[in-house]
Amino acid sequence: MQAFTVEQVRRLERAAMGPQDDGTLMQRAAAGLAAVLADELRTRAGHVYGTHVLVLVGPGNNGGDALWAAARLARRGVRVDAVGVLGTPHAEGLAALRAAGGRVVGTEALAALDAYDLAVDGVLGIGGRPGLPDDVADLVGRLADACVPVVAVDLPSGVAADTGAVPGAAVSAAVTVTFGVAKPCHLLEPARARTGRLVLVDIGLDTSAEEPELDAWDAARVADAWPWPARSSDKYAKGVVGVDCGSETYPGAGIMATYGAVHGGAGMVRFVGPESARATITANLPDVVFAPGRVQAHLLGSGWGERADGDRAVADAVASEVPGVLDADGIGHRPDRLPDSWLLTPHAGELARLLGIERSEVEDDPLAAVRAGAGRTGATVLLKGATQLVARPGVRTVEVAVPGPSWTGRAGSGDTLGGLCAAVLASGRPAHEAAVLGASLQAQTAAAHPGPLPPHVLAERCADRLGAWWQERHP
Ligand SMILES: NC(=O)C1=CN([C@@H]2O[C@H](COP(=O)(O)OP(=O)(O)OC[C@H]3O[C@@H](n4cnc5c(N)ncnc54)[C@H](O)[C@@H]3O)[C@@H](O)[C@H]2O)[C@@H](O)CC1
Ligand SMILES: Nc1ncnc2c1ncn2[C@@H]1O[C@H](COP(=O)(O)OP(=O)(O)O)[C@@H](O)[C@H]1O
Ligand SMILES: [K+]
Repeated sequence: MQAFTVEQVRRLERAAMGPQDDGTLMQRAAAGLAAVLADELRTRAGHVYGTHVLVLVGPGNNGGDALWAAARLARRGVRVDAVGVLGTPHAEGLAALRAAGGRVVGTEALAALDAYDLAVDGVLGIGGRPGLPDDVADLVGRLADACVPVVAVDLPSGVAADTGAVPGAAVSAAVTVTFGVAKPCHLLEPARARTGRLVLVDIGLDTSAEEPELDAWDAARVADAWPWPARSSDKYAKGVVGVDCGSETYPGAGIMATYGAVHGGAGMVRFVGPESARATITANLPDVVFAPGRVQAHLLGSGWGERADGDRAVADAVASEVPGVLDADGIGHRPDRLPDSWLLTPHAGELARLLGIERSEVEDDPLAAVRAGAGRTGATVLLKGATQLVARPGVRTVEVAVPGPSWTGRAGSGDTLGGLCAAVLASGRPAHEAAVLGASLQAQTAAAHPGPLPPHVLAERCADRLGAWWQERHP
């Protein structure tokens, strides 16, 4: 799924509308929205006729969509109450709802909120500034307390459409019905969690001339794109990963990075990290070799801590003209510029350090931060976290890995993720694909095996997951 910014959506809508807005797009949006609302009522209440719906109507076209859709429901026998908030509602939409038998009421005249089967959030759309005034936030909070499910029109009001930030009060929707194309807030946390199920209504926008802001992968695409070995491929065709991770202080990082590379399908893993990790690796992964030799992708940096020769270790690996993954403490030892065949895998704190900004700035606008990371270093950058973003230097579109459960966020998960990415990189895939595939595999595996699994066990499950996909593809 691709997402486009507000500026892009406005351009797309203008192109679809022509010189004069004759309301066609709004009618398409309202028709699609009404169909979803009717489906929701049927699923939740068992029927459409006679149900009771509350519509929150803001001052813009988002409220207009909600009013026109509500008028369609009213004509089907739904009892509709509409409350205007933040200003004067869309005049034609209001007239249409009244003509269809809907009521327009003040907040003081509302029925007990738990009498409503559904609420429609038509407060703010792509014209909204993040946050909600107190009175609207209060009404939204009371609807949540009364367990009334909310269907958001275009986006949950209060979230920042382009960044996914939620700096103040915002709606939490069970379903969001969006028009034409998805917006970044539908794909980026924390707004994504407030979007609920996303339904895309086609209103006839032609996106072919716009480069998407985001390109989000799904499970089927990950399985299709995985570097499956050919019948004839030997260990070198699958690829050799050289792991220089861990330290005397953090031997576990070297072990977990190695687990990731092995279970991500590397043809061979050479471990050149600290002595203290080797006995455990041999005991658990006897296929790992310790002799230096040919490597097709490097993996460096996880668990290094303070490393006196870190600059030299990274410089030597880069000079070998083999691609690599540079993680955690290793990122601080990077040269000024890296080739885009190298993948940096920072979390928000590490990316903030790289950019010389506060962690909160990365968290407030992760999209801008991950792009800046790629621009600054020349490398491909995977920003880890609840949403995993991949940016390439000189490429506008940021890729989004398949998201997973938050169980994954624990010490060591990043080390195994580095190993998974390095395994894909060693097979000859470009760094951005290695990042998306590794991160998506880890997330999807965690989703299929919920629970607080230690990262090395989750790595083993990743191999099972690849096996299951393989069997589906070779029945
Ligand atoms: N432009 C088009 O062709 C289409 C637009 N559509 C709908 O129109 C929406 C965009 O409509 P608008 O551009 O009118 O924008 P909105 O409906 O999002 O709201 C804009 C209005 O809200 C006010 N406002 C914004 N943030 C506020 C805040 N935090 N507190 C108080 N007031 C605030 C603004 O001053 C402005 O009056 C889309 O999200 C979509 O729902 C759809 O009908 C499809 C077609
Ligand atoms: N809320 C979350 N939901 C899903 N995955 C998460 C979440 N938080 C972190 N992760 C994932 O967990 C891993 C943590 O990596 P990192 O922070 O580098 O940990 P460490 O350095 O201790 O291994 C990354 O793969 C990250 O994307
Ligand atoms: K809305």
